[in-house]
Amino acid sequence: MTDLTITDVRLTPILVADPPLLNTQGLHQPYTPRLIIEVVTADGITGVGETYGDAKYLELARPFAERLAGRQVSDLNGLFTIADSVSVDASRVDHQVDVGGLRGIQSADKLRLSVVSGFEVACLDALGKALGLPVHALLGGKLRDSVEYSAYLFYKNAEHPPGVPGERDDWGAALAPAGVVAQARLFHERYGFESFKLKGGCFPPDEEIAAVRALAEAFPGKPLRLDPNGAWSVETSLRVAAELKDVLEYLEDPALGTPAMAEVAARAGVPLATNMCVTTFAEIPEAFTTGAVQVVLSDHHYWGGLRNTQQLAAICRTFGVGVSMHSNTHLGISLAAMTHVAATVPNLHHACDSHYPWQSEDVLTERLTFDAGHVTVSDAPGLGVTLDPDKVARLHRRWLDPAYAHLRDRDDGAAMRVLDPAWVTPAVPRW
Ligand SMILES: O=C([O-])C(=O)C[C@H](O)[C@@H](O)C(=O)[O-]
Ligand SMILES: [Mg+2]
Repeated sequence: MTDLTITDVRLTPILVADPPLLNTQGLHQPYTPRLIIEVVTADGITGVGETYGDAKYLELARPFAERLAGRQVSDLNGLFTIADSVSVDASRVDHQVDVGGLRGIQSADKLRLSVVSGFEVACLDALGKALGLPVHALLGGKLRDSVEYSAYLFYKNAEHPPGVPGERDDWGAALAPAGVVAQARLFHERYGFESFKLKGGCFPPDEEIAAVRALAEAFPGKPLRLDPNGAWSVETSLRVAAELKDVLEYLEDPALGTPAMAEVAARAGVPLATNMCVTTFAEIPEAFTTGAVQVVLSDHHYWGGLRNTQQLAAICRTFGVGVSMHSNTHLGISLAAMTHVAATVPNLHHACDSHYPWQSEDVLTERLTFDAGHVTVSDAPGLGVTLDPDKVARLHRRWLDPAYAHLRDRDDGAAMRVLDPAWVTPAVPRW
């Protein structure tokens, strides 16, 4: 009989290369923090998980890990009990939109759930390996053999600011419609993506409308999305919707907050998606009863794991609200986890977001691949990925290096101020 007792938990914070991508708050840092979680059983089976790596998550993950030892990897419900026992420092909770991540307001519960998710994935990976079952089987079984992802287009500088150490990339700059279309073509050529999302909120709306129009011309009939992360007023959102409704699959978080989204949704004539106003179960009733959103972008990291993602999808189904998937910067462990859970969600009718193509570094022995924009659902035991200890160690050494210590917390505004010392995170609505 397999012994599922957890005997060791390893937490390894790392810094991962990230290109100079723009969003409404600023610029991506050259390196972004992630946390790699390893859960080891009495039989020597190791399960891996991944989540945010900023200090506010590490300070919860450490006591969480201590409380995990001696429990069973199969005790997934118990993870939430442990989370409730970990106290969140009041200074970490400001109920403001995060300075790096743009995934709604920061609450104590969301911080806890973001930590639970990494441990849940690690436990599922270990459990799957112990039982010889893929993670999707532990979630009830896959409904599809592959999961479709969309190209996640960003306005982008060619390089990180002068004097800032960072990895070079071969994507080039994208600061106007021609650059955005060139980037989309590269995404299509390299990965076969057939649907395209542009991260907006960076330039005046007319410029972003022009970029989406150019995409529509270059990729006729392909699903397009625009996501300004709540940077627009209701009036601006309605104007953009009127200009683009013939080509948009959905408009993502045009305005900030459920009441503003509800006002836009009532008159936009195009579905609204969100990963900002519905980010917790508590935010669902107001958003769904006011018709504020038509598609919820789930994200197992901050919803509290793969099983909570399934619960979210079931609630969306009940209310006739669509579901798809949001992504922040992540590595292959999370892409594998996203793919397993996405494979089990019946009402997944939109391609999922993933930052993975932007990440030139990973901690796996073998990168996951996109084929015609799809990731194959692995049937190997657990997640079906293998951690490369040398890669983990290298990225951890970077995290330990005092020269990079200022990057241990993601802060897109701070990264932008290196380029433009006068930069302040724009007040919302920005336009
Ligand atoms: O869909 C979204 O809102 C995001 O993916 C938020 C991210 O933080 C993205 O804007 C980024 O990484 O700059
Ligand atoms: Mg979004």
